[in-house]
Amino acid sequence: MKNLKDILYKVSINQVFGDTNIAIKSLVFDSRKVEENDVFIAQKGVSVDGHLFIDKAISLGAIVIICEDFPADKKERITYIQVADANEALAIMSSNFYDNPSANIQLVGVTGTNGKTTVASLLYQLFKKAGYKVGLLSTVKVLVDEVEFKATHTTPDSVTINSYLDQMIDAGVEFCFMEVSSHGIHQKRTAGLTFSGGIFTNLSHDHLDYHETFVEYRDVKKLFFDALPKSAFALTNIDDKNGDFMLQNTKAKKVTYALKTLADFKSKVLEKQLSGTLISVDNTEVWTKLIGVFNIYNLTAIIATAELLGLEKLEVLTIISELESVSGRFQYIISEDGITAIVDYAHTPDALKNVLETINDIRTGNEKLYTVVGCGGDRDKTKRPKMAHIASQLSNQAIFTSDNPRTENPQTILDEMEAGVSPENYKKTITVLDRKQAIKTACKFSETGDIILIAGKGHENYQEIDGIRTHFDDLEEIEKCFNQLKKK
Ligand SMILES: CC(=O)N[C@H]1[C@@H](OP(=O)(O)OP(=O)(O)OC[C@H]2O[C@@H](n3ccc(=O)[nH]c3=O)[C@H](O)[C@@H]2O)O[C@H](CO)[C@@H](O)[C@@H]1O[C@H](C)C(=O)N[C@@H](C)C(=O)N[C@H](CCC(=O)O)C(=O)O
Ligand SMILES: Nc1ncnc2c1ncn2[C@@H]1O[C@H](COP(=O)(O)OP(=O)(O)OP(=O)(O)O)[C@@H](O)[C@H]1O
Ligand SMILES: N[C@H](CCC[C@H](N)C(=O)O)C(=O)O
Ligand SMILES: [Mg+2]
Repeated sequence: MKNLKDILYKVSINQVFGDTNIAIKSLVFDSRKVEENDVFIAQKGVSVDGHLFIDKAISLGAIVIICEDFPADKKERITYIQVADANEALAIMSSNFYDNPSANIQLVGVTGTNGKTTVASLLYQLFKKAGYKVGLLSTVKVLVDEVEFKATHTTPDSVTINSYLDQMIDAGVEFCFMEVSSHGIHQKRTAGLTFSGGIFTNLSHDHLDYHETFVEYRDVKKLFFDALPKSAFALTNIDDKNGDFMLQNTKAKKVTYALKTLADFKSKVLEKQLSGTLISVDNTEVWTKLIGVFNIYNLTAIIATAELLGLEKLEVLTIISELESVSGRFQYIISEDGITAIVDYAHTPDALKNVLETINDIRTGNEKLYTVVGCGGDRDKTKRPKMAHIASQLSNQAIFTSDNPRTENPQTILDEMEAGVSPENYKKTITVLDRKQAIKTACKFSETGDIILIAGKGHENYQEIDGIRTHFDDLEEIEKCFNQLKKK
């Protein structure tokens, strides 16, 4: 049990009704999960207003209500606290509840449209190899040093974040790398955390369903850097159009990285192959297993971060060559007949373009490139025609298919994708609604030397149709197809 008064430290409170010097059990923002002696925080959500569940929470045992608007009828023996922003209050209370774990760990946040998981996961790998205990909060998984937990979000809610950080402190973790999504920033999931550093990867089109305009999306990302303390570093990709903008109002130490522009940390691509890339960092040649210029941006961010956190340059450059690509990010297998299949999580126009350009760069002869791709349902619809155009323009054959239609009609999503295909590319596209069949089709079309890109799902091991998730794994599916080819 904790004392409510201690947990309210630094929360911006408008009005209090009732006693604050009381013992409470835990912080809960979902009325369905409330138990005896809990604090219920009413959040104004995207689909429903948490204030509607205040009485339900009390009936289940909540003794404190944190809300933005007081209910008309207040119950006796219940403490009601009116705050300016319930999301922010929840985040600050979560930090207090767990004794501010972020202040006792070197916490680095990674934000940007693409590359967050890659950068955070590679930093985890690098610091592990350097001998430290490390934490990771990512889209793919959560790691408390070597103990793995399932990830539910890219950036979890503030109670979950602080609870993991608390476990990391108990496990002796010194560095934690976390992804900071735009939803996370907007919903104040990371408010009140003490960051040692922030990294900006890049900004391009995504989530224009949630954020109304690109400018709003960009400004939300910037808020993360605005909030960094003076003691932190703010590392930005200065080659990106918005790299400079992100750091405009930060109090943190500004540091830049780039491949093209003059920057504090700079790398150069020397040689590209399917097995890896040769780069030059400060006149030292380094071989990396990672593929694609975009990944060299990620690596440069990692090298800079490691140095900013005190690691020796030589040690960092040695470890770089040992880093493995992250699951579902440019993961490839080659069939016995010499067909290459690449599974990649490219689910934005920019990521898809980068991956296809990378493949086209590495291609040597007349081999054909088949791209299997879909777009998520109940997500940014304006990505659909753009991604279809890119896939058809940059491949020999694009096979449009389903990628988590969620509650939408899968055919409607495909129609919206097809609308983006230019007439000269019509002949290069087909649609196969069922993803399994689409992968099979790509496999049937392919001959020795050809390349199949399966984009959009990466590490995901499910397909969500009509709101129901069933097991589905792109890598497993293509392996099955390759095995069948073997039998023939
Ligand atoms: C769109 C979005 O971000 N939604 C998040 C949001 O839910 P919401 O606002 O829809 O919640 P709501 O259903 O309106 O409910 C409002 C409040 O009432 C409460 N409630 C609701 C019902 C009830 O019976 N009792 C009750 O108390 C809810 O707990 C909530 O506090 O707040 C919830 C609690 O924190 C999140 O779990 C939920 O994430 C949903 C599941 C989600 O899919 N989010 C995705 C879009 C997301 O956040 N993605 C980003 C990554 C994006 C990227 O790729 O960059 C991420 O960080 O994961
Ligand atoms: N620096 C980068 N610039 C552009 N594209 C990238 C970059 N890094 C990775 N990608 C592409 O974006 C895809 C997703 O990468 P990653 O999972 O690292 O991004 P993310 O920002 O974590 O995505 P999410 O928003 O879903 O969490 C990769 O599979 C690759 O195609
Ligand atoms: N973090 C992204 C993941 C998209 C992955 C794609 N497979 C889809 O389901 O749309 C989102 O929630 O928008
Ligand atoms: Mg991610």
